[in-house]
Amino acid sequence: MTSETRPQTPPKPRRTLLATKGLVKSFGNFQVLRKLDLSVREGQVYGFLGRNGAGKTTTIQILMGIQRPDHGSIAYFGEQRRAPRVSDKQHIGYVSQEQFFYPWMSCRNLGQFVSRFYPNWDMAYFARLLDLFSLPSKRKVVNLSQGMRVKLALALALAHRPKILILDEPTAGLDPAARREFLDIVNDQAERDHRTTLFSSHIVEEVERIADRVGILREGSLCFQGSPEQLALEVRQIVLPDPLRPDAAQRLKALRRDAGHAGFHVLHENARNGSLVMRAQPDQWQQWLQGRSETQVKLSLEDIFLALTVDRGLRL
Ligand SMILES: Nc1ncnc2c1ncn2[C@@H]1O[C@H](COP(=O)(O)OP(=O)(O)OP(=O)(O)O)[C@@H](O)[C@H]1O
Repeated sequence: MTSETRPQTPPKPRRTLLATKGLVKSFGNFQVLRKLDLSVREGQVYGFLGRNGAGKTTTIQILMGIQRPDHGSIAYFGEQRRAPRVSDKQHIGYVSQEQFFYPWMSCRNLGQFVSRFYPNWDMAYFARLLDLFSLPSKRKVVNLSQGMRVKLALALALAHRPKILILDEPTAGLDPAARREFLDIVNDQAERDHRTTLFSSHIVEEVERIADRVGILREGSLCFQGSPEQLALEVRQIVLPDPLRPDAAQRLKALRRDAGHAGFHVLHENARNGSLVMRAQPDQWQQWLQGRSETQVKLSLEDIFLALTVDRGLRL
């Protein structure tokens, strides 16, 4: 049998390593998470996007067992739980938003200290990571810059070869060069070691650089979860053919009405340039666009993120 006649085996579906179901969390009367369903599959770099205060850290702290959800459950490596067990956490590498280390320890001492918590800790690998990240192993934490501390946190999170790496806005406080360097390291890790990564950020450009799956958090649940390509097929901007004609406002209104009838969700309207940003399934778009004279404008991931998460006053 030649390779052409050999029956093709379908690609193996990727295992879901982490999934939340119906997570609810309130602080007093303020409900931060409202039935959050999120899933991260093996080998993916998942960009967890949300505006300031959307609930990213709360979600990650629940995943790490630092906070308890009011309702809902989490599946760690296929096992349903209310909170992670120590054995689950031993397979998770976690870098929090802020790093708290004993300042008097050197990088190497800190590695020795943390190693006791992880049966899979690989000291030779940790030494290699320090080298790779240009961290002097004998330098004390107190004498490290912010960028070096974040890289040290990443080395500590990786040295036990976790099944999943969870990064909570790790680049906050880094200058553009340090941020770029950090993202490149995360990207290399993901590519070389197929490291599954959940990466939270409110900076769309960061997520765009490294994520192959995106979850967008709005009002306590995900308003989108899928690939950036799928997102660009769902959310598009259309512009009237001649937006400066005096009847543009009526035509825009008619367009909006048509779109509403066709089941589209209008996210933004800009009367100044005669455009609408709308959301629909790709096949709805295909049908709707047939024979129409409006032009489509490709939106950046940042524009799409803003259209989905900001209600009014934005000019897209
Ligand atoms: N312990 C707490 N008590 C009361 N409110 C809290 C507590 N922790 C978080 N919140 C509130 O919950 C909301 C979500 O906070 P969270 O830190 O999860 O958001 P975030 O998406 O990570 O934001 P950022 O991008 O600014 O870090 C915010 O309004 C925050 O003030």
